[in-house]
Amino acid sequence: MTMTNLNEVLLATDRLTKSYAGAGGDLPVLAGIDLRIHAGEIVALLGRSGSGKSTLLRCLAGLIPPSAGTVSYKGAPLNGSNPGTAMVFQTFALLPWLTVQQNVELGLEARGVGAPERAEAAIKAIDLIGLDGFESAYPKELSGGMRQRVGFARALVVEPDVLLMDEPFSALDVLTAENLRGELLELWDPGQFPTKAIVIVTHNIDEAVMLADRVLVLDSRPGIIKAEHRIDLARPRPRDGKEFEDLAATIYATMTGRERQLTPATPALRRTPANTPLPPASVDELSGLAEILAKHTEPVDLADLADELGLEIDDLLPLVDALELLAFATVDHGSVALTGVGTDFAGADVQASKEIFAATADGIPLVHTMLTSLRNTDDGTLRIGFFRDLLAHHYTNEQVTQQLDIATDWGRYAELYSYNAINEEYETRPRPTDTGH
Ligand SMILES: Nc1ncnc2c1ncn2[C@@H]1O[C@H](COP(=O)(O)OP(=O)(O)OP(=O)(O)O)[C@@H](O)[C@H]1O
Repeated sequence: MTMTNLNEVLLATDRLTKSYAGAGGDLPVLAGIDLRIHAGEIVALLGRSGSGKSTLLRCLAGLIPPSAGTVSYKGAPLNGSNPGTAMVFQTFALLPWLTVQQNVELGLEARGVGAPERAEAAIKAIDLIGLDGFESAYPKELSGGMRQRVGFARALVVEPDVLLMDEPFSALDVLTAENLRGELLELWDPGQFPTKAIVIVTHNIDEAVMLADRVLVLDSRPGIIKAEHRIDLARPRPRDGKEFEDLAATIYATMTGRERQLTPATPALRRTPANTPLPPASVDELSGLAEILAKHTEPVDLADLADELGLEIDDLLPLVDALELLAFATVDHGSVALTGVGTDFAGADVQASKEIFAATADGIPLVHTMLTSLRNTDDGTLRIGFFRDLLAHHYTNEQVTQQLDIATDWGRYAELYSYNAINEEYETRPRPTDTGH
């Protein structure tokens, strides 16, 4: 970080709302976010998949406009892209036909900087980030770690006040990611970074605790900042230190808190397809997780389970949510255990497990709605558009597609209904009672 006034507010959002179009109207992904990014801090944005982290980052960068509210840079509301930020992307986003140096110079070219100054600044950024010697290489000649270094250099060369990073380490192998994180801090801590603040989107809790001064946990439906955790640990922060582990566990608990989602606070809040989205989990994944849980005699700590499976928390939580929704598992104080029916499901052969799954259909709001709608038609068929319209009031188009994909997978598996992709039609089998004599 350069010499800087540590309390200066660089970025601010006021009641920032961002909606995406659904067929039934606009649906807010961010619902009134108030945020301040100060000089001198690293802020991590954490949250489950789909909670709006990338959307918030893009709003801060001015890449997408707010639907309501404002984003400001140094007190001035944005009108287009944010001149005080530069972005590092998960997938590097390099132009393959340009050399390392040409890629790094791109940002300056866009800002109208002349060729000699561009070259000088690019070489400085390339040196800073450990890429010297690679100036004339093409991206395809580089390892993932070196490519992401180019991504860093390209963002840093414009000396943005705030560096915005969207999961910059998640496409890298574990060791490369660890190395790059360490290098980033080695430059940041002594103030060698040509930027005053960093905002990083991540789904990795350890990464957030390792890097950030503040961790903001986002929630969806509505899209709000659900919690803020300050990390006052001195750096470097050893992962096996007690304070590190305690903080990670606290943040973990915030992220896994599911009381609002799956256990309605009052019995009056009936689960509906609108208030209970199906978690993105395939039947194969669910069955696999149930089988693994069946091997444990005691409830399993979710963090340990993620480690055991080599999964990120973001990938594990939807599976656990799904088992809970199906009443195959319960989660208590961050530990998950199979229920009786979950144990039966895990141990059953294919046909029996399909029947167990089908028997839970009433508890799966969207599957239940689809099934009853189909059974209420004369011929047991309905076009997918009917269900799309039904969901469009509560979900964006993308979310509607995802919800129907999951419901199709689950319903097909349980043999409750079939889906014909050619004529885009669901068809249910006759009710068991209708087949009797
Ligand atoms: N251009 C778009 N049009 C419609 N819906 C969108 C669009 N971009 C994102 N969404 C929806 O907005 C929600 C938030 O997406 P976003 O990518 O911001 O979340 P995220 O927390 O970054 O998720 P992930 O960790 O999976 O990247 C998701 O449900 C997504 O489907």
